[in-house]
Amino acid sequence: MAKVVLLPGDGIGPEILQEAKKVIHAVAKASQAEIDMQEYPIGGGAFDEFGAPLPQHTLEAAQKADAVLLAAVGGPKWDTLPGHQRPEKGLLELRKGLNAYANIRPVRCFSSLVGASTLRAEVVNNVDLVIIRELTGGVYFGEKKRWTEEQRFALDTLIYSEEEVRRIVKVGFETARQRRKHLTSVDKANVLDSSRMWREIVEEMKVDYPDVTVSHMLVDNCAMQLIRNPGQFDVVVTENMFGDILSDEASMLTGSIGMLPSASLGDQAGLYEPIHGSAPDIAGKGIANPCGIILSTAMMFRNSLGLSEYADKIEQAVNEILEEGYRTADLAGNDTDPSKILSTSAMGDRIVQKLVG
Ligand SMILES: NC(=O)C1=CN([C@@H]2O[C@H](COP(=O)(O)OP(=O)(O)OC[C@H]3O[C@@H](n4cnc5c(N)ncnc54)[C@H](O)[C@@H]3O)[C@@H](O)[C@H]2O)C=CC1
Ligand SMILES: CC(C)CC(=O)C(=O)O
Ligand SMILES: [Mg+2]
Repeated sequence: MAKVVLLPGDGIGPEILQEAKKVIHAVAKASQAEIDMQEYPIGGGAFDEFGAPLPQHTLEAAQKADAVLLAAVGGPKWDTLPGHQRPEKGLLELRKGLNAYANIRPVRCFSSLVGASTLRAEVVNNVDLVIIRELTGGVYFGEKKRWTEEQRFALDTLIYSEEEVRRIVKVGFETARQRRKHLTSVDKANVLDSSRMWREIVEEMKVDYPDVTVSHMLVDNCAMQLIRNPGQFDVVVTENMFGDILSDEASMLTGSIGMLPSASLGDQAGLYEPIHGSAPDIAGKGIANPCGIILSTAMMFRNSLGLSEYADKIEQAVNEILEEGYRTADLAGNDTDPSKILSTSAMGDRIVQKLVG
């Protein structure tokens, strides 16, 4: 029996998780796999109910699971809480608690969505890259401090150990080896010491991967190159905050941030989440795009549950629904047939019908 822990979280989280559950039920039925799904609290709602954004029982259940599927956390209601009580802190603690250091964010533009991007079709056509983001170190986890002398001061620390860099760069090389064999390591080595160490380590490791070509790129240039010529990228490996920012940017190559899935892997249960947040501006309206979490569910079946065949089928079902012209509001344009603009649940239902049909 596979154990899957579901974490709905805040904002649009519960709405999109509902659609992922439909997909899991459909796969369980079709494959006859026994999948035990249990929901636990995380984020702002968990803080309201249990006084902590990551209650102990949620962390323990996640650590015992085969896979964890998280929707999103956060929202304006909790924005004035001190840092250690904020919903986002619960997510950071979960990633750390699972040692989920390798965040894999595939960025693929479905051919039917080429026209949905804000960029010209010839720029986004055939975009197929992967961002490998270090997820449990860097400035999100370094020492923090606030103090006041004559004015206010705030400190965040960006620290990486050699071991943390080596293990994520290894994931970058191994991933590139299975793809088009080009690795772009993104840093800010013209300014940051942590980036200079990162670059040294990539240079040392590349001798073990003679089949992979490596280039180094400064993060500001990378932000520009992603828009100028995204086709040049195969695998991008980078530190935590750079990967966070670049992946939101890269999502627009695919039409919407609502399309991008992720897998966070380490030595425990895999953690699967769409790359977007809790989208408070559209929460409760039933219009959120569930494709990011559904494609994350596909990654879960492939990486943690040994059901690759069904991962392929889920991705195929999403592709076919988009090919048929169905869109959630974030993907719709002037040329979209209004009768094909679907709610969150109608999009989930269409994908499931395609999957089982
Ligand atoms: N993994 C997580 O749980 C994350 C949580 N957050 C939290 O989410 C909250 C909102 O943050 P924002 O900066 O607004 O980022 P966001 O990703 O939630 O939303 C940015 C924009 O994208 C749209 N959007 C996001 N997901 C969508 C979807 N599935 N379908 C259609 N449109 C979608 C939103 O409506 C919004 O206009 C904050 O509290 C933030 O800390 C932010 C990023 C990641
Ligand atoms: C802690 C999260 C809110 C950071 C984030 O934006 C992400 O992981 O995409
Ligand atoms: Mg982010």
